[in-house]
Amino acid sequence: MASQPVRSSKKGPKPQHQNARSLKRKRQEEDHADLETKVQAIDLAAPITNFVDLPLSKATAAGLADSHFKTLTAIQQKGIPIALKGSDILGAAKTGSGKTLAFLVPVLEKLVLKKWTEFDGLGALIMSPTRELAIQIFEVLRKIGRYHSFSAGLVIGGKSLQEERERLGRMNILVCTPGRMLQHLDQTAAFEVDDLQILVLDEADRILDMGFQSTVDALLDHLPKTRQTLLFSATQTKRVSDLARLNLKDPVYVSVHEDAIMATPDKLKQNFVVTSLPDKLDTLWSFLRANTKSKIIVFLSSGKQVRFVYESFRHLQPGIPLMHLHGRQKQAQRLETMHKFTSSKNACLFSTDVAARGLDFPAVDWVLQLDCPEDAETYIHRVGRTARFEQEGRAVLFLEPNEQDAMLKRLEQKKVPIEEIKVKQNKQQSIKTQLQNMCFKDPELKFLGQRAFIAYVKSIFVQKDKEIFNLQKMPLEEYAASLGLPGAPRIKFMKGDTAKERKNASREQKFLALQDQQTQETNGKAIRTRYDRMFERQNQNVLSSRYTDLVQDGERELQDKEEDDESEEDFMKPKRRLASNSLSPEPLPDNSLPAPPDHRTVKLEGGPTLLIDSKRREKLLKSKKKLAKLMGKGHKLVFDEDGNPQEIYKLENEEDFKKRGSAAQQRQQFVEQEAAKVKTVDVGDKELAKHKKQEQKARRKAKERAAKENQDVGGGAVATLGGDEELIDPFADDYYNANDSDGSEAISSLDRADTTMPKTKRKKADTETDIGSSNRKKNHKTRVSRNSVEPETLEDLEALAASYL
Ligand SMILES: Nc1ncnc2c1ncn2[C@@H]1O[C@H](COP(=O)(O)OP(=O)(O)OP(=O)(O)O)[C@@H](O)[C@H]1O
Repeated sequence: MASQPVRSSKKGPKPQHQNARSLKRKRQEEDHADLETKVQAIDLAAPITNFVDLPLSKATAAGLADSHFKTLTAIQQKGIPIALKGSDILGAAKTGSGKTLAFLVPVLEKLVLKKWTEFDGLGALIMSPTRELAIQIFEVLRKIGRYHSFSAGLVIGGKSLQEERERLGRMNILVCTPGRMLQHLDQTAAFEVDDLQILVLDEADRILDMGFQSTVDALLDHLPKTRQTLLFSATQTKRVSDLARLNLKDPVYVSVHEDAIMATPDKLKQNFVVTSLPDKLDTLWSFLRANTKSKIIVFLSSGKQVRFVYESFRHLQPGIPLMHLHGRQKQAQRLETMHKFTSSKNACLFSTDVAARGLDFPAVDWVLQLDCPEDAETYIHRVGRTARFEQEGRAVLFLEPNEQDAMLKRLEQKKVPIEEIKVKQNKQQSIKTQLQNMCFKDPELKFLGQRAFIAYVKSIFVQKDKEIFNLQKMPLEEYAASLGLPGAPRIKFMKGDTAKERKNASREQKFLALQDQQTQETNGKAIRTRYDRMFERQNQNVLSSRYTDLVQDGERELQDKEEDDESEEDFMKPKRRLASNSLSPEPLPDNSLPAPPDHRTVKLEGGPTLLIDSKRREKLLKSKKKLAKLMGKGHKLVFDEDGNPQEIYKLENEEDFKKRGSAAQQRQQFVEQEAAKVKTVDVGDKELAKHKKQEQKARRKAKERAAKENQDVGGGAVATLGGDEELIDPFADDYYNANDSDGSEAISSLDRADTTMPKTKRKKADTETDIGSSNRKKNHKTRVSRNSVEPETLEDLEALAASYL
């Protein structure tokens, strides 16, 4: 790019202060000219390793030094000099290798070289595919740009358009997400971008892919064609069609790891584990239980799955702090989660691909991909959240048996080294039953589970790579059961192409489509509900306010609950009615609506009045649990000997209490009195226990005598194995112990059965055991006596068997 000519002032004598000012300006201009010369003189063949050796403005150099950046990483060494010279760049380097500085330094320097001032408007635009990444880029920019006088801003949504609009005109550098930026370009009249000097696309391949296509194209239309453009990504696009869209001029392809034997960081250890869909959560659970002192990111394919796994695991408490992040959370919550996870030493973050690219969380130990990524590129970005900037890290990909072959093939093609590991079966814990119980008890969780299931099925359905993702082969019924659901929710599929288009449509498109739909509705084509028709017929003055309340309450709650819903929610959604519509927590005012003919109201004891307008609601009211929630809190009473209720605590008059002495004295007295009582009672108890013991002893002796007499009469079963005269008593405890694990299993299960039996049954079992044990003794003796007549022939054995009968 041509740089502006350096202006110099050649005028007559001036007052002193003006002299000082012009001297300063002169110095600045000299510095500037010097910088320009140095930049032009950069020898691209001689790599620069330290930032101090780069021809940079004093402000940038000071910002880098203050942020402790001293040596350049490989992509910075190659990319920054070329960018400083003004070329367009396609930058590619592995994840965590310092691409952010590779474009931020040239951005600042570009404006310096262009003598940009705070009054010159927008000079640089940096685009990121996600808000989180934009925030992170902005933070790095603030650090290294702290000595510059440029103004910089974030345009990512989450704030009111008006608020952003007011500040936009004053910004020199903007970090933005495409959708929001386009909104401003379309709607903010005073926003000028005609002088833009440099455009950066971080995660360029993502920004240029189909999801953002129309938005980015519209956005590029607003920007001037003569500008410098830098594209960076770990999985850089080289598609000519993409580059043509950007009007690049002789772009330089800067790739530092192109010849590397792998596309992922060297210190990243990568494994995959083959686990069937219904066992995934068990495996994840077992993993978390075994790694509670680690920092882990778990990637799932949709926000609904993230919510379900987060909520259900939170109930189960794996012993590691849990967090969750997905695109439909409120901005403040997303930011809070990011900061919390950044500063955590050990925590597990469940996330969608919103955290897959660019985010630089420090010291992440593990990246788990519970759901298979849509392609190898996404895999590379996800695992790149660990092993950043020469650190070590580990990644595990969970693969369904039918995803395994195709996915491994894709990874191999992209130079991703990955090895199989097996789950240790003895360490595997199952949470299926707990999930089933939880979903049974908690309809909210069940609902989340249903939506998670649907979202998962949908995510598989819309995938482009059908060799990896084959819905027909997925064990969906078992998967639904593993989430704790009583059955797989029914799903209605749309035609394939439409579904794909929907998936790839940008949010803005979806938003516009929604607006269109709403406009159509307001044009009289709205679908009328049963209630609409009913209220049209009825006395509207009376009913409408209540109806509006109900509908608004419902909508409000729906908005809160379904923050993470996508606009295509109706695509596959389980039917569910919000409780708030059926049970209003507010009591109805006295002058409220008279109920429609078949409606009743019920006044709850100590609680609100409820409108019962359908059979389903009537049924709901029969649920004690739900009613208990709505009714006023109970009051605890105790009943005296006459059966009259009394307050559980009655406070006596303080003066009367004090008359009896200090609190400490009274406590002492009370303790002594009670101790004396215990002593007296104890004597009686001991007498009683002694008496019982004597009785038991007498009974036992009588039994033993009877048993001895029986033995003399003979009888009982004896079996001899082989010639070793080994006696086996099927009742003897050591029979089980001496045998294999099945035997011990039998014992422990018997023990368990015994302890879980109701009291009466247990008593019976005890007596049975007693009988058994007396038999055992009996049999043992008999065996000894029979030993002498041990059967030697078949006839003997038959005779013996007959004697048992
Ligand atoms: N020259 C440097 N010296 C020291 N640390 C650096 C340097 N450059 C970058 N880093 C650090 O390396 C980490 C990764 O940098 P960065 O986020 O820019 O990577 P990236 O290549 O953009 O990764 P991704 O592809 O995931 O977006 C950051 O923590 C950053 O502070």
